[in-house]
Amino acid sequence: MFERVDFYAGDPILGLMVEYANDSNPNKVNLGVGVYYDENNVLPVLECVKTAEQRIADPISARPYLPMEGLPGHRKACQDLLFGKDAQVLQDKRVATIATIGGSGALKVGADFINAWFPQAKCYVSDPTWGNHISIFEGSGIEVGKYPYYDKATGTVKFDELIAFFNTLNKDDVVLLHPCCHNPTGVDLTQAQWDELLQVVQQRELIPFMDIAYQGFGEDMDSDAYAIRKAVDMGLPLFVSNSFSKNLSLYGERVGGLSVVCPTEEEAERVFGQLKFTVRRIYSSPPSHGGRVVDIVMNDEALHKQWVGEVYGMRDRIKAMRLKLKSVLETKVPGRNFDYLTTQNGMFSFTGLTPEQVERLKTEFGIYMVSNSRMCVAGLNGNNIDYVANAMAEVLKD
Ligand SMILES: Cc1[nH+]cc(COP(=O)(O)O)c(/C=N/[C@@H](CC(=O)O)C(=O)O)c1O
Repeated sequence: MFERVDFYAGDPILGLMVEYANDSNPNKVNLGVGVYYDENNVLPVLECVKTAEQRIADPISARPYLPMEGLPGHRKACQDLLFGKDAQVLQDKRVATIATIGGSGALKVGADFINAWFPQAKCYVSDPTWGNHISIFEGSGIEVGKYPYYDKATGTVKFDELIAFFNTLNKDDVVLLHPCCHNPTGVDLTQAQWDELLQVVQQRELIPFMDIAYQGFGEDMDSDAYAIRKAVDMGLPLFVSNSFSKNLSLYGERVGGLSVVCPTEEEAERVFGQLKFTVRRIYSSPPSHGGRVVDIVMNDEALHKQWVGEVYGMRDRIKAMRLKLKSVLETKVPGRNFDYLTTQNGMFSFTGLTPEQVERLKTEFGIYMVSNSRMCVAGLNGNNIDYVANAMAEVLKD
């Protein structure tokens, strides 16, 4: 009966977590999955989250179904973070926002909505991009193409090629964009490049879909949302998927959001209703616990302030690891340019190691990176950084 079903080859990122967990090497280092570990290699529970959890636990309360769109406070948290508190677009009620099962759930609901209401649309993702972007949109029945993005030779964006490619696209084609902290390259557009790119998006009447999963890990909460707010200022229709997995360290609680910026309040009402219907027919409603944590942390002024400080602490530790690794590698591998480690932004660094070198790091040293050479810098700390640098220097001799 099910012999027709293919065996699942596994996920290039999540599969690494299993391999790492089963690796008995006492020196193993996890630089694979995009998860933030602190200086003691521990996945942190943020202080602001601990306070929220205490409020949820005492007194313990019932767990009714949430509305399809999630808690109002969770949705407000997404809107304030993405568009800015009291932003005019929010006052005009032109943004339809739902709470979702992580950023992944937001992408899925958005893709199903687009396939339902823009059935001719193709979706174009950066080359390279987070692999699940392609799987999610193809899973929704949308044809996925790639736009030129990362220039391996220079470690920068192929911006002229990117602009030229966007000028060949058709009305209502979707372009999936990373507003900051590009996954997997860490290479971001400048604000001037965003201005130019969004002009082309407007001229070609494309649908920008911005996936922001690392807000606060780049520069700061507002700068990291520059592309989002610029698109709003230009009056563009806009999809935004956001994730609280990383910046609230709530990976397993599956908390995120999907926002759709519409030209009018009436159109936002229409979209909001269809987003709810799309949720209903995929998973009915989002989980309550994570939504309550988001609501409490983001809407309590003191906790929100504490949260921002904790995110910037994670950001700054990652930046410190970038600087340290760069300086150590420069001494161990003279003549090779490691500037990418400090010009790239956010949690990931695209090291440029060959698949064979990445494999050697894993098999000989127990160091796990994604096969495309993406390294999660947040897995580095003072105890393992010299070991990682020595191992990288060793495999780079090939
Ligand atoms: C760009 C991007 N968007 C969305 C997500 C999904 O986030 P969530 O809210 O947990 O559903 C991730 C997760 N990325 C890391 C983990 C993964 O692959 O699922 C990663 O790239 O390692 C992203 O890197």
